[in-house]
Amino acid sequence: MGTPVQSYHRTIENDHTRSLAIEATNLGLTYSNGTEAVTDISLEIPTGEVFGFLGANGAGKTTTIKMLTTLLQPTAGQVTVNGYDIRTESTAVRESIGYMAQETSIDPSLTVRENLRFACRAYGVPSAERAAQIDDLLALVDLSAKTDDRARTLSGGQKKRLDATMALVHKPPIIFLDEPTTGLDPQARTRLWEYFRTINRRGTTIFLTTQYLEEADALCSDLAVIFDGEIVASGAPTDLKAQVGGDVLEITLADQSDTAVEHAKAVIEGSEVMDEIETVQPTEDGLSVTSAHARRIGIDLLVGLTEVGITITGFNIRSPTLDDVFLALTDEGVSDPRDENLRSFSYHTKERQ
Ligand SMILES: Nc1ncnc2c1ncn2[C@@H]1O[C@H](COP(=O)(O)OP(=O)(O)OP(=O)(O)O)[C@@H](O)[C@H]1O
Repeated sequence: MGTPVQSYHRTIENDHTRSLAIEATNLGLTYSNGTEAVTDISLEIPTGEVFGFLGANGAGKTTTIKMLTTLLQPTAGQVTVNGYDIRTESTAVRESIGYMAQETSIDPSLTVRENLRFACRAYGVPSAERAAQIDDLLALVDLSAKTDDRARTLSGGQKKRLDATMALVHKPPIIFLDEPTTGLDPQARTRLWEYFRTINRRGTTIFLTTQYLEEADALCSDLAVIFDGEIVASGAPTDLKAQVGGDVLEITLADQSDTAVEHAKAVIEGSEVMDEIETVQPTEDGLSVTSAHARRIGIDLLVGLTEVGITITGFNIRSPTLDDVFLALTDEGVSDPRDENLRSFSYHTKERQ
């Protein structure tokens, strides 16, 4: 039988003695309608880490997080969270984690403080400690001035911050964040990242799902890329970005015919800076070029193209995205990164049973 957790303080003490916050082995879930949402996922996440679970819509991120938080029973595999088995010690798992779901858990008709009081009651925080804990968390996420405001009057970013604190009232050693910044503007997103960093510095392990490589890069020490229910790559964000080959130059051409795009591609491939370029790929409206020195060589490329009479109508340099990672995982940029022609770096493949 499972080990009962005496109190939320006890849970935290226990965690200090454990080196792995999450350990999943051959985890799988097939929904009752036959959808194989997660297949054979294995993870080892050390205590204190910010771990990123990166994937597109429908990849299986939420299904995985729901298994790790005991909301769904896996159909295959084993998982321990904080050392507790999710099947046989689910109460202990639930008491030792916080979970910020994609859907907000805030009651818009209650004030900010009332929402947090509700969360304290739900998580069994001793009443004598509630007021101090609420004040501390509101200060942490800069919402002290909003304490008595109705939650419905908060901005999108403020609501997300409140939602995150509601998952933290019982001081869990691990917090699960399911796409916490989706729908936020860049400024609100960056601000939320700062709070997550602070929470992590206070000792909380973070398991974060995201569709944004930029977010994983900003926050995570380690990440796994999930595609169609399977982990297809893992490693440090810098390794994944290196796989992409650096930043991405997007060049929009006035003439977007196949011949014109091929001509522009040939000009770039014949240029002096080609040895600093990782890939040159046709896009919908021109070409994309990846290079570790994209910002430096960009102007050279523009000048070179213009000199041979090619008209450029748009030019943009950006950080790589998840799509770029998928593109780089397959030399040809096909949509399924499990296909053949894979590059070797940390690419995981398995035999399907
Ligand atoms: N309750 C369910 N019953 C059947 N299939 C489901 C159920 N929930 C999710 N799925 C399917 O399982 C797969 C994985 O879904 P999941 O929600 O885990 O993906 P996700 O990576 O979290 O996506 P998103 O970024 O859109 O939230 C999808 O094909 C989805 O349609």
